[in-house]
Amino acid sequence: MDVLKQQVEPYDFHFDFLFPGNPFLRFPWESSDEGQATKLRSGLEELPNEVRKNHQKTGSPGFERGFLCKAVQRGATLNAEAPSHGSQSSLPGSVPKLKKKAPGHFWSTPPLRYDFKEQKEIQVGDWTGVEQSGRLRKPGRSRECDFHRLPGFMCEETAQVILEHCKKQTSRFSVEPDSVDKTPTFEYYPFQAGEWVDDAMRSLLEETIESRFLPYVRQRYGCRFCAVSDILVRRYLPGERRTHAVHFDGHAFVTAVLGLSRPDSYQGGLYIQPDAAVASRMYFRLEPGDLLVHSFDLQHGVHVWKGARYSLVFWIKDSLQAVRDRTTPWYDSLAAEGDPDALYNLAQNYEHGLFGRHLDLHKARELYERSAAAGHHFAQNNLGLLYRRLHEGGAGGDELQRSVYWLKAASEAGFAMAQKNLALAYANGQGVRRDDAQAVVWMRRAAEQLEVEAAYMMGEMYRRGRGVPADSSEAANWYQRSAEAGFPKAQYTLGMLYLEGTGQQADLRQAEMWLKFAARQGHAEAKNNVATMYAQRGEVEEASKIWEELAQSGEPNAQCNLGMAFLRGAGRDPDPKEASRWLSLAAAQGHQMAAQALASLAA
Ligand SMILES: O=C(O)CCC(=O)C(=O)O
Ligand SMILES: [Fe+2]
Repeated sequence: MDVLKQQVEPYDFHFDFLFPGNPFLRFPWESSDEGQATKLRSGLEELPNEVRKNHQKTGSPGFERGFLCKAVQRGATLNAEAPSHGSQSSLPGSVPKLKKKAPGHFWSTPPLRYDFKEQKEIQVGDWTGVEQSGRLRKPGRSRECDFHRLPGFMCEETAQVILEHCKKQTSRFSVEPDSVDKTPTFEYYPFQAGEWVDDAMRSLLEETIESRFLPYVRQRYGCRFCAVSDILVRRYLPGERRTHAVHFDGHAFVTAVLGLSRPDSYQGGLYIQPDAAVASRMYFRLEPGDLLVHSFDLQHGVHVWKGARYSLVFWIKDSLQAVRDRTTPWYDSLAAEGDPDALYNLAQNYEHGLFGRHLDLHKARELYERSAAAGHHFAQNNLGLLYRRLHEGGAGGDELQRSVYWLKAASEAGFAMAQKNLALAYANGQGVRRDDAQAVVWMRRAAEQLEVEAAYMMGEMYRRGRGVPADSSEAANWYQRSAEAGFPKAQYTLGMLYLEGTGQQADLRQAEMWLKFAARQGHAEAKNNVATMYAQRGEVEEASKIWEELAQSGEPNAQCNLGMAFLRGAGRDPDPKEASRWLSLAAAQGHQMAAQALASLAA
C-alpha cells in the first residue's frame, strides 16, 4: 500500500552470511510493556547441558554441524570474493564491547516533543472540544502545511476497546514485505478501498466516522466530498518493525491517526520532520482517543524504541469517485501551480504507473526535475535513482553523472535515504569512481540518522573491513542498532553472532531470541536455524514443521534437514523414501551435504 514512500536504491553491495560473533554483548532491552520480548526471554528453556558442552567444544551447537551449513558455505565463498582491507581471519579475536547507550539514544540527538502553540474550541456534530494546530512554512510553497491534534476526539473507553480488539487480530497483521524496505508491514486493514472488512471494527467506528470524523475533515480541508478510502491498524512491537521511515502519504489527500496505546506504554511514536535531517524530528504525544490530522504534504514517520504501540490510521481521498477509482486527482491543479510536494507525488505516480496514471518515465523525470530544483529532497533522491534507471535502460547520455549529482544534493541537505543511496553508488562504483572510504562516510551519516538498512550495512563494512579497518566490536554495535529497530537481516546476523561466539562461549539464549525475531519476520535462514535449535534439544516435531514449510517453498537447507530427519527417523520411524525425495531436491540445487547423504543412502 505504501508504494509512494521514498525509494530505496537496489544494490549489489550485499552480504548475508555467518561470521564469528561474540556472546558478551549486552542489550539495553527493558521490559516494562515489552510483552513479546519478555515472553520470549522467559519462555526460552535452558538448552540441555550436553548441547552446551558440545557447543563450547566445537564452537558450534552439537547435534548436526551440517544443519547450519548454508550460512557457513556462503560465508566462505563471499569472503573469497570480497575485496577488503582486512579479512575475516584477521578480525580481532578479543571480546567486542558494546558502547552502552540508553535505548532510543543510539541515533543522533535525543528526541524532541512537538508542542502545539495554537488552540481553539470547536464543535463538530455532537462533539465539542479543542483543536490544536501547527504549521510549517515550506520553501517554494504558496500555502502553509498545517496539521491538527484533537484531544479526546474519541472517548478513551472506546479507544481501549478498539485496542483490545486489534491486539487479538494477530493473524490479520500482514507479514508481506513492504514495497519500500522489503520487511513485513505488520498492518491490517479493517476497511479497505472503501469497504468494511471487519464487522467488529465497523460497529465501533462507523457512527463516529459519519457524525464527527468526516464532517471535521470536510470542514477543515474545505473538501465537501472527502471520503475514507482505507483504515488500517499498525503495530510496533519489540522484535518487529519499529520504524516507518520518514515519508509522505502520497496516496491520501488527508491522513488521520487515532492514538490507541497509552503514551506511557512506549517511547517514541509518530513524528514530523520539517527538514531533510533527523535532527528536526519532533514527536507527537497521542493519548488513546486523540486524533492527529494532516495533509499529503506533511513529512512524517514513526519510530518506537521501547514498549508496544498500536495506531489506527485513516486515509482519506477528496471524493468517493477517487476512492472507487483509486486515483489522486488533487495533485493536478497543485502541480500546475508548481507545488513541490504535488510535483513529487505526481512524479511517483507516473514513475510507477500508479493511481490511474500510465507509466511515463519522461513525464516522471520532468516533474521530479521541477520539484528537485525547488529543493525537494525526496524528489532529488528519486530523480537520482530515476537517472540511473534511464541509464540502465540504455539512454546513453550523461544520466549517471546526473544521478550522482542529485543524490549528492539530497545527501548534503541531510536526507538519510539519499545518503545511503549515495554510499551505495560509491561502494558499487555507479556514476562515480568506486571509493569505499566515501561509501563509509555517507553510509555512516545515514546510519546515524536511524536508516535501519544503513546501520546494518555499517555492520557489514566493519565486519569485512571494507572502507574501514575491520572491527568486530563496531560491527556488533551497528548490527544491534539495526536489529533493535526490527531489521530482519540484522536480527539474523546478530543471532548467528551469538550462536558462534568468537572462540568464546556463545550465548544460545540471545541467539535464539534474535533468530526467532528474524524468523517471525520471514527470514528463511533464521527459520532454518531456529528449527535446528529445536532439533538440538529433541523437539524434532517442532523443527520438522518449520523445515517442511521452508522445504515446500524450495529452500535447499531445509530440504536437506528434512531429508536428514526422515533418514534418521528423528521423532518418528525412519522413512528412506521421503528422505531421498527431500535430499534429491536439495542435491538438485547443489547442496553438497544432501548429495553425500543421498549417495550413502543409495550405497
Ligand atoms: O502509525 C502511525 O502513527 C502512522 C503510520 C504512517 O505514517 C502511515 O501508515 O502512513
Ligand atoms: Fe504516513
